[in-house]
Amino acid sequence: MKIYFCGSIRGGRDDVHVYQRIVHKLQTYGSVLTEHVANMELRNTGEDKPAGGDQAIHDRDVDWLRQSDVVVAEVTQPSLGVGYELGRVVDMKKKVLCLFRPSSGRILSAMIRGAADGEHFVVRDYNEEEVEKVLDQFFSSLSRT
Ligand SMILES: O=c1[nH]c(=O)n([C@H]2C[C@H](O)[C@@H](COP(=O)(O)O)O2)cc1CO
Repeated sequence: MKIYFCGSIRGGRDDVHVYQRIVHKLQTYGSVLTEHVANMELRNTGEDKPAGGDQAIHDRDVDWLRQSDVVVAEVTQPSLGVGYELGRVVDMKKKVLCLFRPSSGRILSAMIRGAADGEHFVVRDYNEEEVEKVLDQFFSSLSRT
């Protein structure tokens, strides 16, 4: 299974330790195309001068989104890039899980929470300690569909 993980980069790296935990768990289900998002060394400037610059990042990521079987996004730290990825993927009609931590004190954008449709697009409030359990529940629900 190919999994696309979305998490904030230029939007801020405060939650990178949570992304690490999520990607580590996701790797037990399949290959994570975007494991660099959870790299502790990746700072909020983004990937280090890839050939082709930002356009290459964008085109590669949209291509990976198309290839992916499922998308998991940590949406607590607001990120334009993550919002864009989610908007693109809604049109691809893939299964999406958005994870949000209310303990952050933030209120999730209506454009993400309001996109939940009970079928393709799932939004789940969670605490960091239960993240592995929440992912297990989501992936076992996938195998039943
Ligand atoms: O260097 C990058 N590499 C990359 O893959 N992305 C993608 C993956 C992330 O899920 C998302 C983060 O967007 P942003 O940088 O606007 O927070 O965009 C974003 C950047 C920098 O914007």
